[in-house]
Amino acid sequence: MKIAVPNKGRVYEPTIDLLEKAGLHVLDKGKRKLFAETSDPSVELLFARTGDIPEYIQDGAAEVGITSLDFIRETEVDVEVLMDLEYGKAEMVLAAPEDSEIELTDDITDDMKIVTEFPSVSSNFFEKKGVSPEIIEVSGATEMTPQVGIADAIIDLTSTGTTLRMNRLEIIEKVMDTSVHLISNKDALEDSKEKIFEVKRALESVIRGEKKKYVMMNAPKDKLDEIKEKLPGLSGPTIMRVESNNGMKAVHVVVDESKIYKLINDLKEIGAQDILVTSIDRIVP
Ligand SMILES: Nc1ncnc2c1ncn2[C@@H]1O[C@H](COP(=O)(O)OP(=O)(O)OP(=O)(O)O)[C@@H](O)[C@H]1O
Ligand SMILES: O=P(O)(O)OC[C@H]1O[C@H](OP(=O)(O)OP(=O)(O)O)[C@H](O)[C@@H]1O
Ligand SMILES: [Mg+2]
Repeated sequence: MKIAVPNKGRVYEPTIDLLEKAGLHVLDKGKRKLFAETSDPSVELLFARTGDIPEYIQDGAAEVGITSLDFIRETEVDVEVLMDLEYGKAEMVLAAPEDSEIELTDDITDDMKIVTEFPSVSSNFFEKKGVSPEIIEVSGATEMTPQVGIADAIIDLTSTGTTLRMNRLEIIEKVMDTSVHLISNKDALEDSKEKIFEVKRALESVIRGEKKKYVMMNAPKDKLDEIKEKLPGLSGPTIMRVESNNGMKAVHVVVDESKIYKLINDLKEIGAQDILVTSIDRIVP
């Protein structure tokens, strides 16, 4: 089975990271290679431009692909979107010069020019708004086009907002949220269902693991109930004997990474000792 993955750009490294963590080690990942083997002899990687991957999957060049939702929507492909991989997060926005008359999407008129790398998503956006400005496609540096007078507004991706600010542009409206997704060819989903779901399960387990921490501590026996009340746990805490200290129990639990900060303080206050927090590579329920 082939998985199409980005060959460069900002989602290349996190994608390779994810595959590695999922146990699909990439063998001989020399630059500028089209294919790479993985530690699973039945899985091969096909490196392609992030924006080309949706079409590769639709046409069956690879059974499974990892690419961003913006390109999946832009190419309007007929593929199965299997899961949100939750990285490469950004917003696609309509933005206009800070000093322009455009304050709302309603201020956009048919005689205006919109520059974007996403003409199809942009047309659909304006169609829903009942307006049809001229859409001009570029392949990068969208944010500078209003300054050179070829755009009244732009539709582009942003995450930190730095590029928009640097070019004195303000967000008028969000067009869509985007992040990297796992997609598959529709026929392949029937023919190689098992294998595709095996890959999906592996990736899912990494994403699940990233949201959790494994916490270990020693707890005085008489504080156990109080401590247990603080611990949600994946399936309740595991309590073990501490050989060297009869008055203590070892408590192990999996908790939400977002709750760690407060939890550690609470546990300490109740009397837990020797608290260890470690990350989790994968969770397979
Ligand atoms: N500012 C951003 N923050 C987060 N994710 C982003 C941002 N800009 C783009 N992305 C995501 O990364 C994807 C690919 O972007 P990127 O520009 O790095 O790759 P590329 O376009 O394939 O490479 P290149 O920059 O060489 O054209 C986009 O489709 C988008 O989903
Ligand atoms: O909100 P910000 O954090 O400033 O990010 C926004 C910028 O990031 C992307 O470009 P990228 O860095 O991928 O460069 P590229 O245009 O060369 O692809 C996007 O096209 C914006 O220009
Ligand atoms: Mg780019």
